[in-house]
Amino acid sequence: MKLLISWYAYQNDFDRREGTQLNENGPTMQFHEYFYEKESYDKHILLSTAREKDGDLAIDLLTMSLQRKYPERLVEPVFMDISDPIDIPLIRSKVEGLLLTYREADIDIFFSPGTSAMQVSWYSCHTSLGLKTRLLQTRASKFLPSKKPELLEIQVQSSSVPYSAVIAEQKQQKSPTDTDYLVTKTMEPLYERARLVAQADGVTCLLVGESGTGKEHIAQYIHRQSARANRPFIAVNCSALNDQLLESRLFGYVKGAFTDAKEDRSGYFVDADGGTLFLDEIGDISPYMQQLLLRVLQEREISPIGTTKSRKVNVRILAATHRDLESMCADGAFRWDLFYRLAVVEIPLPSLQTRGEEDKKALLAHFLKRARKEFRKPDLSMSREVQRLLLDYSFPGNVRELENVVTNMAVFNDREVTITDLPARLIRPAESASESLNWEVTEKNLLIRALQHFKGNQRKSWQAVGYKSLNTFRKKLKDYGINE
Ligand SMILES: Nc1ncnc2c1ncn2[C@@H]1O[C@H](COP(=O)(O)OP(=O)(O)OP(=O)(O)O)[C@@H](O)[C@H]1O
Repeated sequence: MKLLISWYAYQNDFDRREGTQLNENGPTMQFHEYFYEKESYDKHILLSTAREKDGDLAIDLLTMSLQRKYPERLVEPVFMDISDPIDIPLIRSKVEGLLLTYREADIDIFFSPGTSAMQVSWYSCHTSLGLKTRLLQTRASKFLPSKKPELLEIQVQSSSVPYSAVIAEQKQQKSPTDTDYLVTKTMEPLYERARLVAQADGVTCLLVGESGTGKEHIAQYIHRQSARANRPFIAVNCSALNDQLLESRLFGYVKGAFTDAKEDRSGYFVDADGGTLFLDEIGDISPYMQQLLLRVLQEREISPIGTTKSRKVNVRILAATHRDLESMCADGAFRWDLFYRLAVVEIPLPSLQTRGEEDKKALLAHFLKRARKEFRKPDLSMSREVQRLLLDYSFPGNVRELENVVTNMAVFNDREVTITDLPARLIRPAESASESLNWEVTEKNLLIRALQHFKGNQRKSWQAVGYKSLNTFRKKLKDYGINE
């Protein structure tokens, strides 16, 4: 996964002379216009400190404008609970936690927006965490004869802080080892089912469950238990790519197939030949992609883009989704024929909350043991209160969230972790949980915040939000049931 992370530019992304208006020539919009597509990002995480009195209208406005202009791009606004934008230790601790949750990804940090304390924090994370980060800045178009902005990577030496080495080593252990699979009592039947699937070579399987329940984990387990274990396992997040990118990544292309196709490139189906291809978030693919995948599943052959020549592939497909594909089929949003091909066998994964306290306890102990070893912190432990609090916490992000909580503990503590060492969102979940919003929620929030900001003045709110007409704005209010 390739990520772009940046703060929004409080001054330069907006014109704040009359309320908050978007500046199309601001650094964030310009980055998207000139560099985003070229760099093939899977997602842009846009950070804000939500310090405006009435919530952060600005980040909603910016997110919505990006989503409207580039509907295929994934832009996720993330609110960081930072009360003082020049407090370097505070900012560093927050962004460090965020970067560590994406430690497997290639992370480009757009360095230019943000306060100097934010830039210092980026620099220090880049040099000490040992993650695959790049610091990027732009040179504004007005300084260049081409009148187009330029993207520059900031070259810095990595530091030799000891724990950066620990994390770098941890990153190399990409594929899980046998000791990474914790099979609790509740999960035994599920692993047994997965083992049977593994033995039935070539059978397609659909893994269904909420995000973070372990769908990819089980997919890797199936692969490792199967006769294909020595061949590649390739995972693709289908929801992060638009049709064009997904098609070219899956099927490859020949030179000249489109403007940027400078040479032949094989796709994942060929790269995974003899192995397993894991298609995550399969419920999010378009009808066009559904039709292409159906053909591969039926014919077991693919054609790279730009040629009619096809070649046979021997790949086991495992797919996963958090959606209810059957009702999507009933609604006409997903093809029944593809559903039946994918769900030859189905494995449902339970949410962590429904797995009960014993499983949570076992997972906590498992991840703690692993963290002690990986981070070389043999005395790391948690107090009784911390354990109780974690057992009572609902973990909406399932196993992944629990794992991240333990990693977070291991990064910041050497010995017993007490309540005050825990991230605030665990203690006050509702208040400071970072929001990941979908399009409708973003749009609705933006409308509400605009109205609050302009004290109910619809004309000013409409202008700030940027719909074509006041009528469209009013219709949206009606659609979302927003009452003045
Ligand atoms: N039984 C388990 N033992 C050890 N680790 C586990 C187990 N189940 C899940 N995990 C860990 O939990 C994290 C989340 O799992 P995974 O990525 O497989 O979830 P997912 O359902 O595919 O999530 P998403 O839908 O968001 O892609 C991973 O780091 C995985 O290694």
